[in-house]
Amino acid sequence: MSEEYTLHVKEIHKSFGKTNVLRNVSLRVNKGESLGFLGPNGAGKTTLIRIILGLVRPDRGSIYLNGYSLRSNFKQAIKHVGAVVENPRFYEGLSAYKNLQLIHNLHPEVPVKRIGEALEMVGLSPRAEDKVGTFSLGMKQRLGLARALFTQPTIVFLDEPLNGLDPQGMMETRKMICNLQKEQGISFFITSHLLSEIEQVCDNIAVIKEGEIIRQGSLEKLLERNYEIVDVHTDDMAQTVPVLRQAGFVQHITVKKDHATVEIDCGGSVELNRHLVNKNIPVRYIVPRKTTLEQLFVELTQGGGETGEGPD
Ligand SMILES: Nc1ncnc2c1ncn2[C@@H]1O[C@H](COP(=O)(O)OP(=O)(O)OP(=O)(O)O)[C@@H](O)[C@H]1O
Repeated sequence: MSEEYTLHVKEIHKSFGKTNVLRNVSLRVNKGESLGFLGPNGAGKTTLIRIILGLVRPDRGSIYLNGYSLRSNFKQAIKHVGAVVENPRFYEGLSAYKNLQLIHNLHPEVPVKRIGEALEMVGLSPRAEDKVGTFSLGMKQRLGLARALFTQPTIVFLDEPLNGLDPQGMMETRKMICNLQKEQGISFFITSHLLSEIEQVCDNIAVIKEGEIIRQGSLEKLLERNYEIVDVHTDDMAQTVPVLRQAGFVQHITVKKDHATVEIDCGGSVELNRHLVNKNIPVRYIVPRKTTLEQLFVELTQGGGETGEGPD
């Protein structure tokens, strides 16, 4: 048993023919935490999700959901698991409520009032009686989430939940995920190519490349650096750049039209400012840059340098 985790994936291997699609994949999701599962196209994300949902058999390894083994106790393991696949489908001629009633028919053990609760959780109560055919893509995504929430899941799998949504729809979905996580303690397992959105929703990330997990951990820790990147803006960049290049504590410099992006030791911006002022450089401002998940992802999956052509 792996009681302490909502999801525990242990040493999963999977091949299709001669192609090794997943190699020794292990992952953990704690109660109420959310995991951003990232990887380039074809890395094995969907295959792993399908294995976790019991749709594909792994060659080796085990999956535990809420402490129950998927292999030896499938019914219990899958009981409190929800999933929304890309572009969920519904009976367009039926209302939102009626669509969920069909799900209730499959799960008669769940009280019928859960239909109303699930619609409420995703903000669709006012449209419960409207035909799904009249819904926007964002509303259909929300209805997909309501369907996933129907069985009172402890974990919900979202495969590209933001695909096709406009900025407003993305913001609403993000808010909803955060609220469900905070207020209901539901864990989310999310794949998305929109890394800035993942960054705002997930506590932890796992990065998969060519079927292997190459990094896993808290987002905060993974984005920690033992150096700082700052943008230096001055009134005279032509004079500034050689001074920066000669400063021993500047590790890397990328020059742009109106500023230079420099890599310095942590806390080195005071020294940098003093150095420039001593050289009579009219400093306008020095702005610290946060490492983004996008930069980290590119570094990990493409093996690129820390700054490459510059972080812009
Ligand atoms: N049923 C299958 N039979 C043969 N090969 C498969 C099968 N399913 C997936 N694959 C292969 O496994 C690899 C991983 O595919 P998968 O769909 O899991 O990747 P992914 O990370 O989800 O990609 P994407 O981000 O593009 O959706 C790919 O090379 C794919 O062609």
